[in-house]
Amino acid sequence: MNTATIWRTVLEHLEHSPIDAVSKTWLQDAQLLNSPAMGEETSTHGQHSGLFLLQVPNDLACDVITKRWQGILEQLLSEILSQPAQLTVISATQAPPSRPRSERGEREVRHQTSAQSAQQTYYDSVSSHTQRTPTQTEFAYASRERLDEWDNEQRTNMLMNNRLNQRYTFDAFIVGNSNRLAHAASLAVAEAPGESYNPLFLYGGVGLGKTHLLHAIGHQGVQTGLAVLYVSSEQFTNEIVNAIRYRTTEEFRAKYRSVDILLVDDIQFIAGKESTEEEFFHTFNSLYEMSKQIVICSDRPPKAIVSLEERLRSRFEWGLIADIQPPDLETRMAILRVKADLLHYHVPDEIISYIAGRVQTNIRELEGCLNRLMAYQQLHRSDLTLDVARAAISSLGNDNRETHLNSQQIAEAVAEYYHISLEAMCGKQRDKYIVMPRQIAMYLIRQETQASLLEIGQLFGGRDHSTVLHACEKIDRTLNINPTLRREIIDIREQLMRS
Ligand SMILES: Nc1ncnc2c1ncn2[C@@H]1O[C@H](COP(=O)(O)OP(=O)(O)OP(=O)(O)O)[C@@H](O)[C@H]1O
Repeated sequence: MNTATIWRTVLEHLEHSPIDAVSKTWLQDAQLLNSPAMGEETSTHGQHSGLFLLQVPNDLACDVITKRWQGILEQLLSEILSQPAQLTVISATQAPPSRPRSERGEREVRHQTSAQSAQQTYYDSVSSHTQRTPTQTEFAYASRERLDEWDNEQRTNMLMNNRLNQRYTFDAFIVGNSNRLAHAASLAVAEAPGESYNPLFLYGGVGLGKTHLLHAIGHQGVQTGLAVLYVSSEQFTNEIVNAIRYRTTEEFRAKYRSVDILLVDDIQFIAGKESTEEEFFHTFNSLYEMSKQIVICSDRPPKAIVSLEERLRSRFEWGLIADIQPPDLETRMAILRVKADLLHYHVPDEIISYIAGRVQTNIRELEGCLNRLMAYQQLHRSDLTLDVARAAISSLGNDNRETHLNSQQIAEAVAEYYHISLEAMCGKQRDKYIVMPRQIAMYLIRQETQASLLEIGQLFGGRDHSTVLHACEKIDRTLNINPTLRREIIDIREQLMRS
């Protein structure tokens, strides 16, 4: 059997293996050669030496095939040839080998290029594969032995200890305009890791659901049998510090490069930590090159993470960046309702609405209020009334911000944002540059206050309730398809929260 036939047979066997699409293409383009060190292809008895070279298209293919497939390929070769086989994977982009004369009739003529000295260097480098200076990509990988160890032992432990919060699922996540994009992107990533948005970068303020979405992606990955690793950047930093200290960077790399989905929380904290950034850079590259999914969370967009290395920042921007903004009143009420139901705690609508009106920017705090209310009510054994809710929340002192926005404040903020006069916005003028801000103001008032359609109409020149309803619905629809409008509304809301 010549090498071309042997390789075809190997590929046929691999047809039945769960092989990823990229590796498959590389293997189909690969070329099996006899190791030149052994001279002719077969001995006089038609026996192979058992030593082969597999030439793959590029350095990356070389790394991945070596790490993932070399063992399997050697096993297949041994079975096909009924003798032990040893394989060295080489990259076609490194100094290419010249083939023994006897083989030159086969597929390859394109690689017969090197001068003798180059060939010698090449063969030397192949035979001392593990001793030569590693390339950048190779450096980023852990050694094959280490990865195998991980595959066999610690990887299982790591996955078993993967502490994903059971409550943080997609089902328990309430979607509103403020987090719609982040939620949709997370869902897409969970359904097809490594295929849609890679990396996915989620950012937003404190307590707005970033970790919740990370865990939700993780749960789905685990359910489909993938290796998921959730880690805070603090944990990543500690691990790398310890790895350097105890000389266990090989294990560290093996661990991080063996995952299918890497979820990293609070990435902003690695900025300025040189070794951590360096290591994360290599981890990122390795996983990305293997089409493994990376999801990163931060309290700010990549551009705003000062002192983050440029090469990392640009990588964070390769995929999709999705923001999570403070939720509007309706979403806050929906979240409270769901949380109360989960606690089997019956809370009347007016109290839900009261709490949602007081805590506007942090869902963790919103949940905290609900818990406080429950504890307070149980302690005082009282009925759940609005007065009790007021007392519960103010008695615990954490919420003395009378944050109720009123219609007037919102109208003023919108007029100011669009540089138009409040009078014009509330008047009869029908110019486009006035009509749009007016509709936005109506929408925001409807979202953030208890004002009725009629009251809003009165504020805007005595318009009737159907006009207000139409405006609110129009803005609601447009928000989902117009990112500029979405951004503008978020800006206005942020200004209102700040003032
Ligand atoms: N849209 C949502 N639906 C339901 N619960 C939510 C939603 N957003 C946030 N939460 C809840 O709010 C709490 C805080 O969320 P989470 O820890 O994910 O916030 P975070 O953005 O990661 O905050 P931090 O920046 O402090 O890490 C969690 O209990 C989470 O379940």
